[in-house]
Amino acid sequence: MATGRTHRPATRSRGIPEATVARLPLYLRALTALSERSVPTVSSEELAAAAGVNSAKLRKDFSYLGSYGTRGVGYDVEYLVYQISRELGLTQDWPVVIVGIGNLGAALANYGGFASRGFRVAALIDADPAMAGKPVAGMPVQHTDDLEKIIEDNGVSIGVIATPAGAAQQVCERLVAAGVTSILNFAPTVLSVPDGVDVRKVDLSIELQILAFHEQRKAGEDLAADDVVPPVAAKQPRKGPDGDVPAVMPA
Ligand SMILES: NC(=O)c1ccc[n+]([C@@H]2O[C@H](COP(=O)([O-])OP(=O)(O)OC[C@H]3O[C@@H](n4cnc5c(N)ncnc54)[C@H](O)[C@@H]3O)[C@@H](O)[C@H]2O)c1
Repeated sequence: MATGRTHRPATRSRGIPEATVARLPLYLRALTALSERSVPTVSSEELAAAAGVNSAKLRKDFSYLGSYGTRGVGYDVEYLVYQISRELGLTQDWPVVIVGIGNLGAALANYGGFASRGFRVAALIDADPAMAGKPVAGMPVQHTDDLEKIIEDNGVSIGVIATPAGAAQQVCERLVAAGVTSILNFAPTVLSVPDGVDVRKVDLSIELQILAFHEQRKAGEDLAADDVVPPVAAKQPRKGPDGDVPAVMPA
């Protein structure tokens, strides 16, 4: 779902293309589900279907990891989980801070999926003095005055920004100056960062707009299909939900 791009070249230093890196979490999610069901091996076709990826692409992706599977047996699920986790850097603990503990920040703080994937929420930070000390997801919110100290004390390299758009660039600059080198940005704004800092952007409204585009296109296809009905029926005005407003205005 993340729609942003990183500010690194398209190929990582170890030769794994960025597009492959972006698919590794999809494989990992599918493999973790298989592992939880104690499935020992999986074919490339099965895994590709579970991850929603084309199987030739999957085989190519796994060749970058040096994983080729065994003919007639498939891939060893546990070993692949380990290999992908190692490649993604998930075999170590990543403390993260969330800045902006409003509706979204609090929801993210309460989301158990970060911790279970090795991302420990080390601190919750907000600029509102009234929030300082208040518990959210079992942790006291800390004030932005202490941001630099929090980053340093916890060895944080990943920051999540959930502030209003107008504050995001300034928050980003403070995070980066304090040593954060990866940012997950939920604020609807483009952040500028120096070289060496990765930014991923999540914007659900962009995803909805893309779905709206497809909905509109499907509606257009339905209308085109309607055009092949007998001419008399086709001449009837299309009624809207309240009876007399055309659902689609004539061009
Ligand atoms: N990416 C998405 O899909 C998505 C979805 C929902 C909301 N958003 C965005 O997330 C952001 C937060 O939304 P919300 O509904 O939680 O808003 P909110 O108003 O409930 O919370 C914002 C919080 O940020 C704090 N804040 C403001 N300036 C700050 C600063 N300089 N430093 C630290 N904290 C600061 C405020 O005190 C407040 O607690 C907005 O930018 C919103 O547009 C994105």
